[in-house]
Amino acid sequence: MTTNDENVPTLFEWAGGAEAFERLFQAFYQRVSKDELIGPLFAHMDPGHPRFVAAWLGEVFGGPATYSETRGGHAHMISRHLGKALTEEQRRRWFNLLIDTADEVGLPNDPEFRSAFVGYLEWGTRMALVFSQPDAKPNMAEPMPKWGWGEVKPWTG
Ligand code: HEM
Repeated sequence: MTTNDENVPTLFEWAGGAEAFERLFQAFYQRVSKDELIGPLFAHMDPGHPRFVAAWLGEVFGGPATYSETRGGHAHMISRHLGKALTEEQRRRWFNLLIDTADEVGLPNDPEFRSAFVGYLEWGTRMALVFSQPDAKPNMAEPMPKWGWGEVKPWTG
């Protein structure tokens, strides 16, 4: 397939911009708070947490650098998971609830967007699991990840 990358919107734009990510994470943490397995992990979270994670994902998906500019970027995100010793069961629950919420709030459900979306979530949740372990020594200097469409981009002619 030939595509002109300049015509291809970012994942951030395709999803509906900052407002779409905020809607997603506000609804997600409502589900999380009622979940017996992962709810307790977030019992004392900052009320701004859904907004912070929305800004994170928006930036990763090609939106503005809001998380880097206002929240300490990649190093801060890593630091919030350190020592939490997350389990695979908890990781999978977080992932499953986010996919359910994406359907609930009407995030685009085309195959191209959803494959990129779950690709990032598979990677990101597994990274969170790894660097939450007690003996983990993550590299705090790593840059902010940037995620794109992968091999299948929307057809723009
Ligand atoms: C793609 C995967 C993930 C992303 C993008 C992500 C993103 C974030 C970000 C940006 C923060 C820091 C927010 C801030 O204060 O600025 C955070 C904190 C946190 N995350 Fe994650 N996370 C992911 C996976 C997970 C998973 C799988 C779990 C647990 C099952 C988890 C549990 C937590 C907890 C407990 C905090 C601290 C909340 C608090 O402030 O008390 N995260 N996450």
